[in-house]
Amino acid sequence: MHVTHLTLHDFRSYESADVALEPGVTAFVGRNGQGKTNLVEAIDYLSRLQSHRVAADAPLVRAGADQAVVRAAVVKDGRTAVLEVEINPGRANRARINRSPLPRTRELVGLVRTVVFSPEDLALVKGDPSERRRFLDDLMVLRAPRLAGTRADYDRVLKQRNSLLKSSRTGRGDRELLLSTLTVWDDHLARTGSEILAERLALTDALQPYVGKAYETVARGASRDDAVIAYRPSFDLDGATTQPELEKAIHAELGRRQRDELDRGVSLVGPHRDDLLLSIGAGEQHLPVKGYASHGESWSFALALRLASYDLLRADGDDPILILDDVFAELDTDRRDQLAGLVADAEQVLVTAAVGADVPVVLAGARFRVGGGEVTRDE
Ligand SMILES: Nc1ncnc2c1ncn2[C@@H]1O[C@H](COP(=O)(O)OP(=O)(O)OP(=O)(O)O)[C@@H](O)[C@H]1O
Repeated sequence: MHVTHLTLHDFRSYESADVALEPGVTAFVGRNGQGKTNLVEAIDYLSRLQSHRVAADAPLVRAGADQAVVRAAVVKDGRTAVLEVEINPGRANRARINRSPLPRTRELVGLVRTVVFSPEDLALVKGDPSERRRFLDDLMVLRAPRLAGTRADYDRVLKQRNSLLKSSRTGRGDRELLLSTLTVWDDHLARTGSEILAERLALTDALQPYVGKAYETVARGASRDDAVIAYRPSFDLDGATTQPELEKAIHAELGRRQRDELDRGVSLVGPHRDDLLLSIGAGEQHLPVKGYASHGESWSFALALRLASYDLLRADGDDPILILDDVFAELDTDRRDQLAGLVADAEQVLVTAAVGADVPVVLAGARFRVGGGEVTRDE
C-alpha cells in the first residue's frame, strides 16, 4: 500500500499542509524542529490511532486550536480510499472513509499499516516491559484490527477492577458486595485477558524466525539463532496456549492471588503484568539484552524487531508503509547501509533526516524540504 496525498489541518505545528506523495522512497529533509516528524507521525496516527511519540491526543492538536484533522488518500491493490480522522482531545474522535462517517472511530485501525523505525526504538530493548507489551499489541492489532476492541475492553476492565480493589483497602463498604462485584470483574478480566494472551503467544511464535533472520542481517557476524524472543507471562501457564485454556488459567490464578490483590489494592494477574524477553548469544549461552548487551547490539535488536514486524506484515500479503524517522543519524555507517539496503524495495518508504547527506544513497527518491511551516518538493 502507499499514500498518494496527505492533508493536515491544525495537526502539531501545521495550520495546514498538503503533500502529494508517490510510491518508492520519499525523504523529508530540514533543520531540527521544523516539522518533519510531524508529517510522518500523522500517517502513523491514521494507522493505529496512536502516536509513536505521545500517549495522549492533546499534543497532536496545534497549540491554540481545538481540533486536528489528518486525511490521506491510500492506494491498496490498485484501489484508492480517502481516510480521515478528526482528533478532538477530551471528546470523541471521528473517522471517515471516502467522506462517509464510520460508526466507530477504531474501525479505521489497520486500514493503513505502518512500521515506524525511530530513535525511541531503543526503549523497546532497554525500557520497561510496558514498551514491549505495546510493541506486541500494536502489531497484533495491525494484523487483526478487531483486537483493537479487545485491547480497549481489557484496559477498561483493568481500570474498573483496580479502582474496586483500591476502594476495598479503605475497609469501608459492604464486604460481601465487594467480593461479588469482584467476581464479575474477574470474569471480564479472564475473558478479555485470555484473548490478548493467546494472541500474544501466537504472535511471539510467528515473529521469532523473522527476528532471528533480521538480527543476522543487521548484526555483523551474527547467526539467525543468536537473537531469541520469549513471552514471559506473570504466572506459570502450565502449558495453556488456547484462549479457553488461558481463561481457565487466569481464573485459577485470580483465585490464588485474591488476598494479595485485596491487600495491595491492584490487579496482579493478567497480560498487563507480562513481558517479552529478548536475549542474544551463541549456542546454548543466551543472555538478556537488557543489562548485558552493548549499545550496538541493543540497536541491532531494536532494528531486528521492527524489520521482523515489517516482514511478518508483508508475509500476511500487504506491504506496510515504512517510516524511518530520524534513524540514520543514530546508526553507524554499516548498520545504516544494511538497513537502507533491506528497505529500499518496499512499496513506500518515508524518511526524515536533518541533513540530506544522512539519507543513504540507495534510498534516492523524491525529496521534500521542510522548514518555516512549509513542505516544498525539491525539483
Ligand atoms: N501541538 C503543537 N502545536 C504547535 N507546535 C507544535 C505542537 N507539537 C509540536 N510542535 C512543534 O513542532 C516542532 C517539532 O516538529 P518535529 O518533531 O516534526 O520536528 P523535526 O523536524 O522532526 O525535528 P528533529 O529533526 O529535531 O526531529 C517543534 O518546534 C514543536 O514545538
